[in-house]
Amino acid sequence: MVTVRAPATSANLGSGYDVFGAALGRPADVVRVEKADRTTIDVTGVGSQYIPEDPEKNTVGAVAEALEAPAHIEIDKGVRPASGLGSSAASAAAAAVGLNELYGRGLTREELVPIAAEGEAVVSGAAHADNVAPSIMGGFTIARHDGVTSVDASIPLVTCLPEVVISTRDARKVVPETASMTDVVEVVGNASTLAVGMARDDPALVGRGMEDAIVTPARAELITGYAAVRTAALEAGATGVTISGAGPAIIAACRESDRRTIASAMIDAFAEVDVEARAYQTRIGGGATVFE
Ligand SMILES: Nc1ncnc2c1ncn2[C@@H]1O[C@H](COP(=O)(O)OP(=O)(O)OP(=O)(O)O)[C@@H](O)[C@H]1O
Ligand SMILES: N[C@@H](CCO)C(=O)O
Repeated sequence: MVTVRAPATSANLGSGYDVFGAALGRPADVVRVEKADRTTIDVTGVGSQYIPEDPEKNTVGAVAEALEAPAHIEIDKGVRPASGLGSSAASAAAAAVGLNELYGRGLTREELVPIAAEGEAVVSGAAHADNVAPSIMGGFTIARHDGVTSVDASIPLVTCLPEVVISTRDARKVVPETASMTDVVEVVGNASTLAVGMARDDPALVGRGMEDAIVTPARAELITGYAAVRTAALEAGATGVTISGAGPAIIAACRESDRRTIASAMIDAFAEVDVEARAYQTRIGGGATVFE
């Protein structure tokens, strides 16, 4: 048996739709894999009642299939599903790392990324790798069709998760099909600023680079209170605020000393619009960890 802890992640970071991702210090999924003749799945933990145990419908089933590694897979969910915190990806990432170890497949962490992304295709219809890449490799990641570049940043963060559910599949339906050249030029500038900020571990640059005028405004409409929560976080000292993944979680980059104030401000702003929320005070952290 192999046990793997794989962290929650935040994809997009505003300007890097389907490309940027960051591993979060917390929360995380824990997945145990044991060799078997056919794949079976047990799910416990946060939101487990909403997660299918059918291998055709669970992200880990697609991973076991892609690695030709049938197993009994136990998933202990720490990351709530449909959160914007890479819940489906955390399980897929843990399964990819665990099954690679269990069956001695010898694949590198980077080679496991497209395999874990097959799990994402099961739930959202697209094998986007921007959550599984940081969950497997840790740090800040840039996932392209031809591979992943990663940086060991440790930017302090607050993620605020409201008690509402948005599925990635639905949130992808509102993404505009086209963008103006003005918006594209701006997003290139923002994304480049964010990437340099990660390389320098500079929360001010990362926050500035989170701005996005293409995908985020369309998705913000789906999150009750988004504008007020964003303003509250910025006033409390956040260097940048945007939607985490497909939402509804909202992520703020900041200095460590401001995390507590920002977390309270975000929870209070959601409460003003009658939405309960919880906040994680965290930072960019490491990738999946194996326990024998
Ligand atoms: N192992 C799994 N863990 C979590 N959700 C799963 C899993 N397998 C299948 N699902 C399904 O995937 C959906 C949640 O995935 P979705 O991509 O919508 O949310 P998320 O991973 O939290 O968000 P995001 O990718 O925006 O960060 C739910 O419908 C859930 O039932
Ligand atoms: N890049 C993906 C991440 C969410 O799974 C999206 O925004 O749809």
